Amino acid sequence: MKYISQELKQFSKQIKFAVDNYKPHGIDKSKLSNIVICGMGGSGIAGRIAKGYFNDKLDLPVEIVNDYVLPRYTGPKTLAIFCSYSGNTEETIAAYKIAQEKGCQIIVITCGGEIEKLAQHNEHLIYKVESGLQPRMALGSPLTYLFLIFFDLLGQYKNADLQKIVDFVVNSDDYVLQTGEMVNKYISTIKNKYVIITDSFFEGVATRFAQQIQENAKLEAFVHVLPEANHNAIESYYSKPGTNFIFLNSRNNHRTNLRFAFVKELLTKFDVPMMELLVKDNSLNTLFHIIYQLDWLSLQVADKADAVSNQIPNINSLKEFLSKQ
Ligand SMILES: O=P(O)(O)OC[C@H]1O[C@H](O)[C@H](O)[C@@H](O)[C@@H]1O
Repeated sequence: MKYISQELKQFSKQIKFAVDNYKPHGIDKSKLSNIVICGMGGSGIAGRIAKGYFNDKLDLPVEIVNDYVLPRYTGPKTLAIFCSYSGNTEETIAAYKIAQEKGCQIIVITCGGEIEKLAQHNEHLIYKVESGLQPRMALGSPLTYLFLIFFDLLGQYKNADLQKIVDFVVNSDDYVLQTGEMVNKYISTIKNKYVIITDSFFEGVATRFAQQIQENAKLEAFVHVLPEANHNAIESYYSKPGTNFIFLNSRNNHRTNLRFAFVKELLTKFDVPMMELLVKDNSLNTLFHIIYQLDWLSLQVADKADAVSNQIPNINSLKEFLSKQ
């Protein structure tokens, strides 16, 4: 792989870093009425992934904020968690300032920047991440911190489980091999588009993959969540040269399983390239593995598409434009 594969190989190290550096936050869940997780891009996605996993485990509403503003209902009974790798992303900083004004309980996950300075000044809890990577290649630590924060709220201490994931994920060559096979088998054309059909449990994971395809491979990628996408997007499933479909089903719901099966048959009829990801179970282990596997796949696709995966010129020029306004 040409570009950022070395960074991706650090995924297990990033998980370990968070496990080793995590300290219980001491926030009492009974004093909270909601949680918001704020962040953009490769940092913001950690919140969406955690939300899918904890949806049936935590009895508090969780909202993901990928914006400058917080929902009106937020206040002193809100736990507001801010994820920004650089600590300098303007949307996340703006949302942090609002949370501070509204008296929310605040946690920051970052490796530095302005948000760290603000959090230090305001004496908010900071979970530190190791610096030196592009934010989207540093997901391991913020994601792990978020899971630990949530487990902590539930009174469960899962550090040992996460440590096991580190040990397992460490054999990254295995993933290169597996995803290499996937690419050769299913992804024949170079300039293609990706549609990931998923369910609410894996919506964040599917969105992560779509974002990695967009940023690394510079290709179009869309997420269709079932059952909702069966009420609209399904009408666009005809023979489409250049579109690859990927199925990611947690198998949590019998009726949704039937929908996946129907869509699969529909696409087979039109001879559309598709790939069904094997989901062993809904454990933490499986979740982290799928994220890692799909990250590798995005790099393989980037190579096939001849894309320079470590450069993001459009994002950089947008930031430059905004900095002058
Ligand atoms: O994590 P942060 O430093 O806040 O960055 C958030 C996002 O900013 C930019 O747009 C990057 O290109 C994204 O890859 C990144 O995820």
